[in-house]
Amino acid sequence: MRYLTSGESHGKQLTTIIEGIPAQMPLLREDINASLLRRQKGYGRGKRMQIEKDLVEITSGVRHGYTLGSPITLVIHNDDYKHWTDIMGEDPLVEDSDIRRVVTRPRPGHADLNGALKYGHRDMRNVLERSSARETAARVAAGAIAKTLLRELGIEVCGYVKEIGGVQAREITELSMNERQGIAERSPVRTLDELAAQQMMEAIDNAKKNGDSLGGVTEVYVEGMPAGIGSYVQYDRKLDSRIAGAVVSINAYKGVEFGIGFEAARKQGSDVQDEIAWDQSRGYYRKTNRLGGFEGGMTTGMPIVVKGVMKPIPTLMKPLKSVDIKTKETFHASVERSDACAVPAAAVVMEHVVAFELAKAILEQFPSDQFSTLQTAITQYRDEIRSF
Ligand SMILES: Cc1cc2nc3c(=O)[nH]c(=O)nc-3n(C[C@H](O)[C@H](O)[C@H](O)COP(=O)(O)O)c2cc1C
Ligand SMILES: C=C(O[C@@H]1CC(C(=O)O)=C[C@@H](OP(=O)(O)O)[C@H]1O)C(=O)O
Repeated sequence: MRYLTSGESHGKQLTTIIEGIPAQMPLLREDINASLLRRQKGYGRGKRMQIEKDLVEITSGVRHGYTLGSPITLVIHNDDYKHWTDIMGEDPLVEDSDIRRVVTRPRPGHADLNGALKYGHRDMRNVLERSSARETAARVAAGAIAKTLLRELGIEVCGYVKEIGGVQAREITELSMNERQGIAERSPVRTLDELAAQQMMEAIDNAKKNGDSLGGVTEVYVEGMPAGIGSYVQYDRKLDSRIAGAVVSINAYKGVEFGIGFEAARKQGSDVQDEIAWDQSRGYYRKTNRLGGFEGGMTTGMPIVVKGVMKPIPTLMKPLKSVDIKTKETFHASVERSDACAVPAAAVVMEHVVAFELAKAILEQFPSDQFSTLQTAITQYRDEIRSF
């Protein structure tokens, strides 16, 4: 299974083409729209999210609520495009007028300068339009299909916020998947700790007041993955490494941890490895889950627990110094609009990119031209490993 996205932030639309989804899997537009709506929410977002109402149009690969096995094309229209038609149109300009609002002032922390140097763009709008995290809407659409597939196989994935601007959510372990999903959904900052939520919002308000921005930590929790998905036999088949790559590919993500993560560096082996146990109904299981559901690039059958760190948003109302690529003069950047904090939205993005990697690994491991064949194969595999 693979997918590509296309589209500029203020262009006409975002497009996702996803290939490799089994035929005859139930798929509803509403499921994708629910994911898109969740990505748009979250305290700290800027004015753009009030303009957009992300809704998907499925233009291929699905008929009467079922997949065909052919490539699925998903389109999300940018409502903001109507304000940008002059600037984003494809026709050649008659003359080089200021209608293009040429961008010559790169923002520290964004893709502007490196993209300009690489592609030779003297108007950095040509960079920022595609490097924008607007593209994550297209990735969430692909991930929503992966989530549908996983759900049909009894696998649930939930993303939420662990930390914003140094305010940490308490560790809340005794929650069912349903409770996690419900609490995260109701929280304005998508955290499971309702007390910390208030402090996180205050931290965002303060940063915003100072013209600054905040990052944080998001976590994705997965239940229902059978043991042995992924592989140890080749570096590029290790599922934890694929997940790590997918998480760091999200705009502004800088790191990943599985289970206790970096804490493992400060502990003894006996406090890190998870002891193996067995009982008739569960088969093999671990008494603890410090490694977050992975050993040897494969799932252990325990819940997958993966964290990602998002840096603060680069576009700042508080000016940072940069250099104009036309005049070479130092300037203090000033901008019109931006998110102050997008960590809650990013938790939804992370949930969807992780779901995609899990679904992809399952489809590589089991026969999957037809969805019912996949379901039968997974059920049989679960029985086999339970009685192994
Ligand atoms: C959901 C989401 C929303 C974002 N919103 C903004 C924003 O409004 N302004 C901004 O400058 N960066 C925003 N970013 C971050 C930039 O897209 C990102 O920093 C940029 O693409 C550079 O990539 P890098 O930080 O991974 O190096 C957002 C990221 C995410 C995931
Ligand atoms: C549009 C989205 O996020 C955008 C990501 C983004 C960036 O630079 O990454 C910059 C902002 O866009 P604009 O410059 O139009 O205000 C965000 O709103 C979205 O998440 O759908």
